[in-house]
Amino acid sequence: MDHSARLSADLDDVAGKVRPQVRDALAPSSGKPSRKARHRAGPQSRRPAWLQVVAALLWLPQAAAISYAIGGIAENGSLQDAFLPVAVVVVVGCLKVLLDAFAARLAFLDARAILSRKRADALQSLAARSPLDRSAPASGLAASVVAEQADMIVPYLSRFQPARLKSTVVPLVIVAAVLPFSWMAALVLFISGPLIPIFMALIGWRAQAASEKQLVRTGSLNAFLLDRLRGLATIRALGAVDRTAIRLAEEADSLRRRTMAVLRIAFLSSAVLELFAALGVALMAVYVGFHLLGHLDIGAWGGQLSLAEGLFILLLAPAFFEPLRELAAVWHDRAAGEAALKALDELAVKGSVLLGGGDAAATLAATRCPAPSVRVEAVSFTHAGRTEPTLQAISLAVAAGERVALLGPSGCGKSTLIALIAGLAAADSGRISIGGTELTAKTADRLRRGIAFVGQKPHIFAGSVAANIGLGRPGVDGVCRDKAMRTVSFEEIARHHGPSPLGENGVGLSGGEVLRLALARAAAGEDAGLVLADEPTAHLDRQTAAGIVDGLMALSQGRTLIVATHDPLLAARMDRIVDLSSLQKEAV
Ligand SMILES: Nc1ncnc2c1ncn2[C@@H]1O[C@H](COP(=O)(O)OP(=O)(O)OP(=O)(O)O)[C@@H](O)[C@H]1O
Repeated sequence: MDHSARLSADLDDVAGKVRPQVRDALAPSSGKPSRKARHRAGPQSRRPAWLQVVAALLWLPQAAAISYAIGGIAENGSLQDAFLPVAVVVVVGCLKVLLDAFAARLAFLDARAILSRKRADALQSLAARSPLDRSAPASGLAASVVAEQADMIVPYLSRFQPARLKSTVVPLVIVAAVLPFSWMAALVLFISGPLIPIFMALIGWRAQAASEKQLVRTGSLNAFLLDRLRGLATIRALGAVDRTAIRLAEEADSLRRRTMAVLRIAFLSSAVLELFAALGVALMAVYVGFHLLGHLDIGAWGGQLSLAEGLFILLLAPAFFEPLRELAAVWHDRAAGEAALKALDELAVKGSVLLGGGDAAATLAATRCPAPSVRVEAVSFTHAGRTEPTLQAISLAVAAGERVALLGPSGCGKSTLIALIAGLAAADSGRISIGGTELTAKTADRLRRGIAFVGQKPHIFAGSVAANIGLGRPGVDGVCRDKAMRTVSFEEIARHHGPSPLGENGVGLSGGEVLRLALARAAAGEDAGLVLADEPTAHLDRQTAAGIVDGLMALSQGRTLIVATHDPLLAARMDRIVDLSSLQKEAV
């Protein structure tokens, strides 16, 4: 199997650099999330949510002041007594607005901090994933979850969670405030209130399922699109454009249908809520109205409600339903937010990981070890999802500065062994040592700094030749790049291309030129005393292959070289040829 492209040095270097950068860039820079929030997304939103509850409850003194004022005016016919209540309404109203705005801002900042942390976790886990891990999520899906869907957790945490708390606490407090005046009014609220959450929950379960399906669809559409864009040349060459376009249209249509289903459910839940809220307020108005008119003498603990009391109850009725309406308005945030949280948590799941933690400090602290020896002792490895081991008790000793060709039939595990030596996955058993240092999770970052990797299909980033050689590595300056290009005879090609940028995936370079660029990349890493190459001459014509072999020989001057190959001409230039299949047999 050809996974050499995935094992390229570029990827290794980039992964090493990206991990700490991602960690630094995405970790919340200020306003550290609380201890609880580091474990779960939910509890973080509690403090601002409680502040919003308090702000909502400030309506009670306002309503009391308004009813008192109107009751007083109706009774005495004078505006004199109304000044104080009006002042209370204004002051409390200002306080309410300020508190509400402050709490909303706090909730938003907390939610952003959680989003940053979740994103960083997911990206760190993606960056740490071994290139050998077949279960790693598709790039399009991962990009869609991290860049797009993840944002949905902000409204979920900053709007839905406070709204849910409000809808639990505020109605209960209002019922308790109404009860001393009229048990009937409290009963009406008490009965009509729970009907709303019950219907909302019934609808909400369907909304969440629909939203999860929609997220999966969005992710797979992105993955599909990215994959087909990458393979556009193949699709064109094989005349599969129409079929692909039809498939894309089908996928897009399916996404449209699922989005409409989510919207339908969201609208339905709002309609249900509005209906019950309107019925509840109307019922209350009918009761209070008839009671004040003396047509309905029950429900006030044997007495008669005054105008102020009746007004107070009437003013509280809409406030009773308000948090529930607010909850309905943000209801679809819940479905999308929970689905996004789940998707982010799934990305953060550790699969098969690279050895080492991408420790930038350790990487930078690497000391140049020219031409280290390599010892592989009784190494066994079974790929995830396979039952048969790919490597079984393999032992191999490569002396310092030696050049070794690994030969063997396709599928015998040459690329896998190279990947294990590069620390791109951990061996199941056995030991690998480089320059006398055992390759472990602790030493891998440092050791990898001393390894250059040339894959079969190196990844070329869109950008200049210089940027593609340097890959942003500290210490790789112009002088170093020129020297590297001279070593592998890339200067002519670089001159020919000039400063104009290369296209994505090396568009603008021939297959042989891409490989030469990869050799230059490897040569630019001056700390790298060990060169690992995976079938560098595969698919090349004789003349180009001979050029690459020359480049490889020049690159490996004063370094140790292990190359997996089927090419007898390349193998013949090495100091020693090792047949991996015979090593496997010996071990058995
Ligand atoms: N990431 C992977 N997940 C599961 N199985 C894998 C993976 N990579 C390789 N394999 C399997 O492991 C075996 C060895 O593959 P490997 O690529 O190491 O062989 P190879 O000798 O380099 O082959 P080739 O010369 O064709 O490149 C094959 O059977 C392959 O199908």
